[in-house]
Formats: sequence, C-alpha cells, structure tokens
Amino acid sequence: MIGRLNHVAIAVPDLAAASALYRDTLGATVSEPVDQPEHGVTTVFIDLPNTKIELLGALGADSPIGKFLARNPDGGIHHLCYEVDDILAARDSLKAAGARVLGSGEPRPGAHGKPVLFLHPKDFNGTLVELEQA
Ligand SMILES: C[C@@H](C(=O)O)C(=O)SCCNC(=O)CCNC(=O)[C@H](O)C(C)(C)COP(=O)(O)OP(=O)(O)OC[C@H]1O[C@@H](n2cnc3c(N)ncnc32)[C@H](O)[C@@H]1OP(=O)(O)O
Ligand SMILES: [Co+2]
Repeated sequence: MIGRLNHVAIAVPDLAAASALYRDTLGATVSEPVDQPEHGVTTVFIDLPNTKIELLGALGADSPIGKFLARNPDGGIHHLCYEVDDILAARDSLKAAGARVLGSGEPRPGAHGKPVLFLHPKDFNGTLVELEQA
C-alpha cells in the first residue's frame, strides 16, 4: 500500500535558525517558509535527491506541534510521510485493521496541495505517520 517516502518532518523551535543550519552548514536547497493555517504549522522544505525534509515551526496558540516542542525543546523528528495511490482506500483498510486515523478522518489538503491524513503514533511503533495522495 505505502509507496515513496515523501518527507521526514522535524519540529523545530526556531524555523529561521533551522533553515540556516540546513542551508549554510549542511549545504542543502531550502525553501522559503510557508504558513499552513489549516494545519497550525509553518513549513520549510529541504529538497534532497531521494526525498524531502519538512521543517515544522508552530503557528498559532494551539499548534499540533506545541506539546511536542514543550517535551522536546531542541526539536525532534515528528513524523514520516508516505505516499499512497488511493488515500481513501488506504484509510478504510487501515481503519479496518484497527489503526486510529486522527482528526475528522477526512483527508485535507497538505503542504503540497494533495490530500493528507495522519495515523496515531501509538499504532505505528511510536511514529506519527502522514499519508499523502500520490
Ligand atoms: C502541513 C502538513 C504536511 O506535511 O502536508 C503537516 O505535516 S502538518 C504536521 C502537524 N500536524 C499533525 O501532527 C496532525 C496530527 N497530529 C495529532 O493529531 C496530534 O499531534 C497527536 C499525534 C494525536 C498527538 O496529540 P497531542 O500532542 O495532543 O498528544 P499528547 O502530547 O498527549 O501525546 C499522546 C502520546 O503520543 C505521543 N506523541 C505525540 N506526538 C508524537 C509524535 N509526533 N511522534 C511520536 N509520538 C508522539 C506522546 O509522547 C504521548 O505518548 P505518552 O502517552 O506515551 O507520553
Ligand atoms: Co508533513
């Protein structure tokens, strides 16, 4: 069911500092920050030859990464995003297998404008999983 690794997301306390670290110290190609008000985060994408890194900064008072950053003040790996060919079929078979789909359960446009869903980290070995329609 799952296909390519679309991105690895890292929650960071300071998006400008993290962007500079990837651009200047690691020598990567780093995008400008984009607010994602529907998701409560600001994203910066780093293009690597085989996948992307998504730097996440908190946006707004009730950001979904707020508690994570409180627990991990230096930041940390927040989720993995896998591409799927049919996100509704993937959701339904995962639900049937007992996995918890977060939020309303309806896919919403993600950072790339394609539908995304999140799966509970406790159901996937302590790793928050994002699915993105390929
Ligand atoms: C723009 C878009 C895109 O790329 O297209 C994005 O990525 S938006 C990316 C931001 N959006 C999201 O993350 C949306 C989905 N996330 C959520 O619904 C939530 O953040 C949850 C994952 C359900 C966590 O909720 P909340 O922070 O309220 O729960 P909590 O702090 O009480 O944590 C409950 C338990 O889950 C664990 N936990 C929480 N977040 C975790 C994470 N990212 N990875 C692994 N474990 C995690 C906690 O340690 C805790 O375990 P213990 O009980 O053992 O202590
Ligand atoms: Co993501």
